[in-house]
Amino acid sequence: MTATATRKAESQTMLLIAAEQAVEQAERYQAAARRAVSQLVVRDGKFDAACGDAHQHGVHGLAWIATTVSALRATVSWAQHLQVLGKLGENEQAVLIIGAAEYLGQLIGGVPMSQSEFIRPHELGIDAEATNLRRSAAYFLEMPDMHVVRADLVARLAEGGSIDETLDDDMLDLIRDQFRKFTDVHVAPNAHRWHLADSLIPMSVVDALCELGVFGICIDEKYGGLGLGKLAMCIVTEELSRGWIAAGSLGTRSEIAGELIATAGTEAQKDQWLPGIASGEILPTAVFTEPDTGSDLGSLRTKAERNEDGSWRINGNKTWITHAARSDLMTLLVRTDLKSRSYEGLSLFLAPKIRGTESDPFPTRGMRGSDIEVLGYRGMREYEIAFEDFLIPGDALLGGTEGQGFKQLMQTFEAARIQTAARAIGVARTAFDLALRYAKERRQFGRTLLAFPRVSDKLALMLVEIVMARQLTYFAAREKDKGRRCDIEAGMAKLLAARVAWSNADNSLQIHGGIGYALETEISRVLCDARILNIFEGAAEIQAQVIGRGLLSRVN
Ligand SMILES: Cc1cc2nc3c(=O)[nH]c(=O)nc-3n(C[C@H](O)[C@H](O)[C@H](O)COP(=O)(O)OP(=O)(O)OC[C@H]3O[C@@H](n4cnc5c(N)ncnc54)[C@H](O)[C@@H]3O)c2cc1C
Repeated sequence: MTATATRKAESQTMLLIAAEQAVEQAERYQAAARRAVSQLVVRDGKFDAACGDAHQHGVHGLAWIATTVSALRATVSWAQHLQVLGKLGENEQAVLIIGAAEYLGQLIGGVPMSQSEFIRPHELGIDAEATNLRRSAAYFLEMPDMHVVRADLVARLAEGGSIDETLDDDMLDLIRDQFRKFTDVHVAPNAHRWHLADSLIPMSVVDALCELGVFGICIDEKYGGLGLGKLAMCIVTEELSRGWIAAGSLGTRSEIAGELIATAGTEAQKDQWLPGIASGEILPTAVFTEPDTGSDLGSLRTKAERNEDGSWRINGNKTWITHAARSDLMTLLVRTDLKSRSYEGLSLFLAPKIRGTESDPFPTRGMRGSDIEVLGYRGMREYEIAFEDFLIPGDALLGGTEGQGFKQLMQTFEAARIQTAARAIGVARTAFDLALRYAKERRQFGRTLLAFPRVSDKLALMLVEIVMARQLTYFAAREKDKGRRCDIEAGMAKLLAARVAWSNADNSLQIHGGIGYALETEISRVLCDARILNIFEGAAEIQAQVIGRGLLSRVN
């Protein structure tokens, strides 16, 4: 080994030792935050819902602290793994340095929970732990010339450099390349035109995705699926969403229906539906939200009553139902116990419907619908739906048991949130790619925008947060693939990735200046697409609630 190579190896090792020490201290800081919030909201060893509501800032603050620490941990593990593979290059080291400095700095100074809300150590009475963390994180927080690290990283990327994305798995790397090419050829060049025309994503794209197996990635091979795991799903979803969020979201409803049926369906229901869902012949739609019931799904009112012949009669209104017209199967959450007002009276149905057309979107008897004009997330359309004596067969009750609907749905949230996190990362990447390209081309004051630190600083953080959110998402996906419970981790991945998608889109538009605000410019679409990610699949506040409550209920 030459003297230079030896010095490089030593500095890599020092970096990883410093990162490990800092993240361990950050984990202690998180434990202190948990103890502090626990005193406010845990009564007789249990999370007390009323106290939880009164101290929501603290509970959600804990969720954000834990999410920040988990993202740090996942990023440090990524860097350690790259070092073992001999692939921890200067770009990857810069990502670790910038990301660690930023997230450790946030833990000490205040973690953003939204644009205007922060959780700060003094609010939880953990200033002493923050001081300890500052000491342990000095390597990052006191690094001289951090602005040079950021500028150099961006300069290398502008010259064609990249971040190592190796998954250490030939098949997954192959899948990513395949979907990257597909997206570059068939999706990305057309997405903005389809968005502006507010058209449904063409069936030719749906058919091509069927051929590629997108709708059956996680469905068992026994039913014609690919039988791959959630990590594969993340890779495919991120690549497609990079082209257009609609392309990455086409599989979402198949993932939800597939997971519901695989985990809770009867054998007959699995045989009836899974092969068609896997092949893409059957396009499902997820029918949960109602005009008066969004986050508080447990109180929904659409009712299902049994007819004498065993079939079910549905009456009520649903809203925001994505891809409802061009679908063949509804996973429909309704109230079967009409006396109950809580989640316990809800059941899920696998309700068949006739696929609609442009001229007749809802041809099925007992069902009417109209589409809602939206800012972004176009290509599948969202609909309000009214059910009036809509009939579904007796054997359509998921699992054949009433009153299990809410619980069954909760069980699929892990997979759905991991998938949504991957969609967000795809969107965040497009925002970054567009910003980098524009900053290289646009000149002001005799220089490219890239030459200004305030521009390259934004770009550096955009890229770093993509990597951190991705590593957190991969962690959740791997846990799920190992068969471990990962509701908290999946929620964290979704929470962070949605924030990153939005901040990247916003920063990218800022870098574009005025032209970014023009409808003709792609970033205007990406901004609108990014905004939804903090609302659906559990609004950010609901996600923080679930994570906070989960952490406080977990026995350590
Ligand atoms: C484009 C789009 C596509 C969608 N697709 C589907 C679909 O296919 N199927 C489907 O069933 N639904 C779908 N939805 C609905 C989506 O899941 C809901 O919008 C979401 O669950 C939030 O419900 P809500 O809109 O009723 O907001 P509300 O529940 O009324 O909440 C409004 C806001 O209040 C705050 N808030 C709510 N509760 C709390 C709390 N406990 N603590 C603190 N703050 C809180 C949050 O900031 C939240 O964003 C879609 C929505 C959109 C916009």
